[in-house]
Amino acid sequence: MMREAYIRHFKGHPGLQNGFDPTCHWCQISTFTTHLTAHISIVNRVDDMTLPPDFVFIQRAQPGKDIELPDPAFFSGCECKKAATCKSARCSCLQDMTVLDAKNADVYVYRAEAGGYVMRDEYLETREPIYECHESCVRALQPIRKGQFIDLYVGEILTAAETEIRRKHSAITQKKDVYLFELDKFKSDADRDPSLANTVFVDGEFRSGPTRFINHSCDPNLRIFARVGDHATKRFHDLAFFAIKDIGLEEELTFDYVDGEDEKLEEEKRNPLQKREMTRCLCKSRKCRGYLW
Ligand SMILES: C[S@@+](CC[C@H](N)C(=O)[O-])C[C@H]1O[C@@H](n2cnc3c(N)ncnc32)[C@H](O)[C@@H]1O
Repeated sequence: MMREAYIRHFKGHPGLQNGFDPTCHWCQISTFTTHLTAHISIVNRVDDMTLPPDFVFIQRAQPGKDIELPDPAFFSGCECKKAATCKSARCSCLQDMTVLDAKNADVYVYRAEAGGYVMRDEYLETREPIYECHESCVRALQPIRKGQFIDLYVGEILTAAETEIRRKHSAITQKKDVYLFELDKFKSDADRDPSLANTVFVDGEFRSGPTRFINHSCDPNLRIFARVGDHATKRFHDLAFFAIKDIGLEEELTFDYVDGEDEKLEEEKRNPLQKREMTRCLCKSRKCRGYLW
């Protein structure tokens, strides 16, 4: 199957007039704006399976039913010009963020390194959101350095009501949640902006980018951070993957699916009835908790 699919793609989809097949996963990825600079391959070294045929690669979030994404024309932006000189004390885009370095000085969330910017160690330890008005954050070069930006988790943006309908009708019922992320990082700001109480979800099951295929590890090398580029986008904040370790060539990228909810998992493991229903974790790390959920 895999072999047939890639031969079809690399022979230019014989039979199609322009050679582009919108249902082909390689063709979908080839439309990414980063296709030539950050090439993505799809490789299966285990068996001959292809990706789910109804899955579509997308590069940016897509609004689902009843969702209207903010219009960039109304973004207020800020007065700073460069990421390197953007400091929270002076820039309105970072007004909610406090990043202190070892000397207690107010610093930008990234520091410059040869080859680009990496997130500062002290910030990587937090679960704090990232506010940034610049698109100049780190793009993955290989090998990946600790603190480096990897990619966003994108998908269809859904209302809570639509998410519940999808959960109910899901063919994978309990596992549906693995593809769903609630964009609730700024919910606590709802007293200042009531629209933030009405959180939306990202569903990456059917439409998403390459990060949708990242597996879980109990000792991961990536972590997800909430990220906003304009205060107007808080309700639709990005989910940005950053490396929390140096990652070697060919090393698998992983994140912790139950980051911060380990106690709930341990409690479920203690209940024999619940334990029987749980999914075994195959991460093979020395810190493995034994189960995914
Ligand atoms: C978001 S998908 C990750 C990509 C998936 N491996 C695939 O081929 O589509 C999540 C699913 O991958 C599997 N998975 C990911 N990490 C795992 C792990 N550490 N142990 C066991 N299964 C895992 C589980 O079946 C889980 O429901």
